[in-house]
Amino acid sequence: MSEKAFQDYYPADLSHCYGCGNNNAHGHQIKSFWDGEETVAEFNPLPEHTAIPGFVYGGLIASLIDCHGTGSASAAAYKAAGRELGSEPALRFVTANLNVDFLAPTPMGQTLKLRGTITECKEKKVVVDITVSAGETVCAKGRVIAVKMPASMAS
Ligand SMILES: CCCCCCCCCCCCCC(=O)SCCNC(=O)CCNC(=O)[C@H](O)C(C)(C)COP(=O)(O)OP(=O)(O)OC[C@H]1O[C@@H](n2cnc3c(N)ncnc32)[C@H](O)[C@@H]1OP(=O)(O)O
Repeated sequence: MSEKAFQDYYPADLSHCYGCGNNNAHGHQIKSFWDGEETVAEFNPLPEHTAIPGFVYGGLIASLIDCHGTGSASAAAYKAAGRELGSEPALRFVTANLNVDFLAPTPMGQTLKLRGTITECKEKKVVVDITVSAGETVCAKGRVIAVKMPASMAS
């Protein structure tokens, strides 16, 4: 994909997140995009993301859902407001609640595909439902309740 990801519009001072920050060299640097009305991201787990040999660590999967969810929430809020992604004032969302169901073992060595649906989009709260698939198998599904970032979290 050649277009800019949602996370590429995050301001530099909010790009340190372990899951999605462009400025975190040790993080996952997840990249999310629109695909019609849904949002998508891909991730290739590394050997250090192993749970049991051959299978992906659940905490990584939760982290991917988390950051694809908050990115999707910001993008949905901009879309609902009819605004360009990244325009000021920034519409910043953080995770209020993260819920994950692990449906099937997630194999190492395959690209994981995340697909998000915007289930609810209000001015202060966005709910995103996400699936994580390896090939044809949906290995996990999750829900992110994202809420406008409180002023206390801004630097
Ligand atoms: C593109 C450019 C954009 C830039 C984006 C950069 C972003 C970078 C992000 C990087 C990624 C970072 C990712 C990370 O890792 S963020 C790090 C992890 N998250 C946090 O640290 C957040 C800590 N928590 C808080 O600050 C507050 O509790 C928040 C802000 C979350 C809520 O505060 P507050 O309680 O005052 O909110 P409200 O009372 O006005 O409620 C508002 C609505 O929310 C609903 N609710 C609230 N809590 C919960 C809950 N636990 N479960 C379910 N729902 C909840 C509530 O019912 C209400 O809904 P409704 O009644 O309206 O339906």
